[in-house]
Parts: sequence; C-alpha cells; structure tokens
Amino acid sequence: MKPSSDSLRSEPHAGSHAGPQAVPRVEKRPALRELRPYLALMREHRGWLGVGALLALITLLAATGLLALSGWFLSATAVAGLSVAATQAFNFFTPAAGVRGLALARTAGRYGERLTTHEGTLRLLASLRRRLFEAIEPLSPAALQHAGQGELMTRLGADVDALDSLYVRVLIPSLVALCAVLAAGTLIGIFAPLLAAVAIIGLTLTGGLVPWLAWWRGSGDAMRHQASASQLRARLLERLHGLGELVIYGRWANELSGLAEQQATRDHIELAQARRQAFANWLSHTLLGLTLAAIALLGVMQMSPSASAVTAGESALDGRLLALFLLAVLGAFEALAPLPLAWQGLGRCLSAASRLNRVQANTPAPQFPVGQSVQTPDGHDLALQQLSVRHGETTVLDSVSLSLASGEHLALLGPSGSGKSTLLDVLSRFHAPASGSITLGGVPLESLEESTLRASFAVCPQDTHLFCASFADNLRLADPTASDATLTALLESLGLGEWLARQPKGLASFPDEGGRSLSGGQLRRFGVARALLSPAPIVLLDEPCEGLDRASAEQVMTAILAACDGRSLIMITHQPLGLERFARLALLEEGHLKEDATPTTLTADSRLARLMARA
Ligand SMILES: Nc1ncnc2c1ncn2[C@@H]1O[C@H](COP(=O)(O)OP(=O)(O)OP(=O)(O)O)[C@@H](O)[C@H]1O
Repeated sequence: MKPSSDSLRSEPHAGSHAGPQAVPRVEKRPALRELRPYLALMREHRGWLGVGALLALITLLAATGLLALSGWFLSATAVAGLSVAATQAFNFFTPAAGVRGLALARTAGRYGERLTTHEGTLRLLASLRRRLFEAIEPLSPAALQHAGQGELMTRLGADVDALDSLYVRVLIPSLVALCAVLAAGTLIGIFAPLLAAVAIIGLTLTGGLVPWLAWWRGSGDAMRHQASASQLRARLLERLHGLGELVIYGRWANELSGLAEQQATRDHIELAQARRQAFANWLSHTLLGLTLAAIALLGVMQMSPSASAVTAGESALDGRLLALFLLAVLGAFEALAPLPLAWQGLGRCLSAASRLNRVQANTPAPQFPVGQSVQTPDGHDLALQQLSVRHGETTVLDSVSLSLASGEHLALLGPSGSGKSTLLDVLSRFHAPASGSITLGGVPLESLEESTLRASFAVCPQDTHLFCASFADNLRLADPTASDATLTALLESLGLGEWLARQPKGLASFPDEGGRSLSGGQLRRFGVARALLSPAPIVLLDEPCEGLDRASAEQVMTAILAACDGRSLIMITHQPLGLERFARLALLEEGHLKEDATPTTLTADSRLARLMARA
C-alpha cells in the first residue's frame, strides 16, 4: 500500500503535540498560575531586577518630563516673544538647564536599566537552567529516552529563553507603564482634573485593553508557534541522527520536503502573529490619537470658558500648559507602545512555563534512600527473588529467581528479546521491577545509596558511548586514578594494541563524535575495557564479544575472565564460545528462567549442554 506521505511519519515524543506537517494542536491555554514558580524565582534576584525597574521608571519619567518641559518651553517662549517686556522678564535658563538635565538622565537611565535588567534576567535564567538540570539529572536513561532528545533540548534551550521575555518584556515594562500613566495623570491633574481623567482613561485603554486583547487573541498562535518550533527541532535532530539510513534508502529528499512543509507551517503561524501585531499597533495608535484629540479639544474649550463656568469660579486654562499635557501623554505612550507585542508573547511564556513545570514535576525514577533508611550491604552476594519486570503492558521477565555468590561467574544465555538486557537494566536501577526483589549482600537494592549501588556494579551495555574527550579520559570515567600504562595494558589485552598504536596521539587522541571513528567491534571492546577498569566487585557485560571474529572473541573472553578473577561476573552472550570456563550457566526464554546450572550438573538433554557442545 502506498504511504500517504513521502516522508516518514513521526510519532511525537511526550510533550510535543502533533505529527509533521499538521498545524500543531495545542492543549488548552495554560493557567497564569504556571508562572508562579518563575515569579518566586525573581525573589532570588530582586536586587538586580528591582534596580532595573527603578532605572526604567527614572528613564521614562525623564523622557516624559523632557517632552513635556520642551513643549512648555517652546510655547512659553513663543508667548513671551509677543512683547519686549515679557521677553526680558522670561527666565530662559532654568527650563533650558532642566531640558539638558532630563536628556542626560534619560540617556544614563536607559543605559543603566539595560545593564541591570539584563544582568538580573541572565542570572535568573542561569538559576532556572540549573534547576532544570537538577530535575533532569536523576531521571533514568530510560525516562530520558522517553522524553526524547530533541524535546529535552528544546526545554533546556528555547523554553528557558522564552521566559526571559516574561521579566524583560512583560513584567518590568508593564510596571513601568503603570507608573507612567499615573505620573502623566498626576501631572495633568494638578492643573486640569478633567483633562487628567481623559488622559488616564485613554492611556489605560491603550496600555491595558490592547495588550490584554493581544494576549487573549495571540496566545493560541504563540503556543502553536512554540509547539511547531519544538517539533521541527526534534524532528530535524532525529532525522540528522539517522541521516545514513535516509540517504541509503533514498528518502532524504522526501524528508527535506517534509521538513520544509513543517517550516512552512511555522511561517504561516508567524504571519498570523505579525498580522495580529499590526492590528494591535493600529489600535493603540488610534486610541492615542483619540486621547490626544479629546485633550486638545477640551483644553481649547477650557482656555476660553463659558460665562456660566466663569461664574462658577472656574479659571481659564493657561494655553502654554496644553502643550505640556499633550506631550506628557505622548511621553507616557512611549512606555505603553511595546506592551501589545510583549503581551502577545505571554502565551509563549506560559506554555514554556507549563512545559518546564512538567519536566520538573517528573518524578525521578528511581528514588534513592537518604538518612536512616540507607542500609549497607554485607558482602556482594546477589539474589533475585520472583522478579517480574514489565515494559508497558508486556511482561518481559516473569518470576525470575537467581542467585550469584560473591566472586561467581555466570553466563546468561537466551534468544533475542528474552529479557537479558532488561535484567541488567533492573540491576542498574535504570528500570524498576513490577514485583519481586533483588538483594545485594542481603540488602534490597532500593535501600542502597546511589553511590553504593554505582560502586557495586561495573556495567558494559550493548551500546558504548564515547564522549568528546581523549580516549584516556573516556576510560578514566571508570577509574580516574588509572595510569596510562594500566590503560594501555588493558587495551592490549583486549586486542586493541595495534589500533592504539595507530592513533596519532595514542591515549591522548580524541574520538569522533560518539566514537564513530571506531569500528563496531573496537567500540564494543572499548566499552568492555571501561567496565573492566572499574574496581566494582560485580561486573555486568552485555554481549561483549558480539561482532568479533573467533580469535578476537577468545582473546576478549580471556581478558574478561582474568580481569574478573575474584569478582562476580554476569555476562550476556549469544555465543557458545568459552562457556565451559564459567562456573554457572543460565538460560532465559520468553522472560522465564529455563535453566540454571553449573557445567558439571548439565544433563545430556539440556539446551545449555547442547549450546556448549557447539562451541
Ligand atoms: N524501553 C522499552 N520499552 C518497551 N519495550 C522494551 C524496552 N526495552 C526492551 N523492550 C522489550 O523487552 C523485551 C526484552 O528486551 P531485551 O533487550 O531485554 O532482550 P534481550 O534478551 O537483551 O535481546 P537481545 O539478545 O536481542 O539483546 C523485548 O521484547 C523488547 O522489545
């Protein structure tokens, strides 16, 4: 059947909302309370943010004062110029000095405000990132895998960045705008209360209603944009990871067009956002125009009051003040103008906050005990009792009981998918069992401190990851005290001596990303070397000889058994090679432990015996 799309269909990771190409569906608008933890975080940095807000206010008052004073100065100068006597009596110097002083205060205030609010915000984001790392760090690799690399990258990067606009663009400017409206209203109110009321109503509508509308109407788009950007990033990362397969099967071009479609979806949302923004700008400028017109009209009327008003004791408005009022309103508008755009982005902040909250609420699996509930193992005997493990609804291990005395070597065999690797994951506590128990030295694994657990097991999984560090540093993850001579001898014992000699700087050479410069067999042996280097008393190896030729496999097996002399060893293997050298053999099939024997207790009809015979 022909697929409906030429590009691979993606199953979104947890946290993303839709497949590719579709306009992302967005969950309902997050509640404002999602922002609470981030507002609380502001308290830690209240010094920087408070000074920043104060400087922003000073800047705004200086700017408004500058406009108002300049307006008054110009009109007063014009009026004074009408007669010689008035010109001589007019004091030009004080207002001129005021204008200069306010201009200087505005420039210095703006500089200081940028410096302090950005410093405060960057410190705040640094705290936020640290918290997020602390939330992610205890998650088991399985939980991290479930979250998806791209998704986590988005949360650590874009979502945290999205919150910088909460402080710098929404909260501080809104606070300053409120002060600006009050300041302009108070200034006008001293001379003309009616005009002050008009100014306050007009500015409140401009600075309150328009941003609220921008947020209300634009939050859906903001959230859709964020979801779409997150999906695009996650998909791009995932497809780049599998670039080789896509090229081999000739699907890269299709994938590119799929990505371009998703990009087009994002552009479409951005266009809608730009339209809303243009409308909000138009609305706020129209409201400003209407406010100024109303003040001008009422002001002119008050300059020549009616006879009844004069009788009522109302004095005429000084014409020079009208320019001051209008410019004061214009000055206050400077603080209101950026609010619609900032509030339009509040939806982005909210959805970023709600996604970050979800990451932080993720219960770390597994939990390690602290304080009095910690127990210390007595020796390194390992015992599994009626252990059952599930992956989702599937039972992968079913009532498995197995024991391994300290120093014993066990080879664990079984067909692919029988649950062997899962058993190692459970021993490492990367996955929690559904029922049953595991004890180490008589103590349940859940009662061991994480440091005790990690120090007890050296694990070599099927996939070895090499970090972007020298080969030596990669090995010293397991034993930071190991000398170069020890590392070299270990690599040689695993058949990697020649390979090491070819490296330009020997152990100080760097691998390519993830270890791509090593062959599959070399990488696997490197992982084995890392596990063997660890001083842990129990070694868990998942198919260490897989992909090796017979001679190399024998060499690796000899090195493993020599390095594990006196230590416990569980080695998963598909190969019958060298099984007679193990004290214990076990067979897992479909999650059940089918045989658990020593080479000497095997019967002729045993499957393990037949496997050994093939070696
Ligand atoms: N993270 C996971 N989520 C869901 N199912 C999983 C997960 N990991 C493993 N499984 C399933 O659990 C079963 C056992 O997997 P496991 O990797 O333990 O098998 P295995 O015996 O080590 O196989 P192989 O010899 O091929 O490595 C398989 O059916 C697999 O599909």
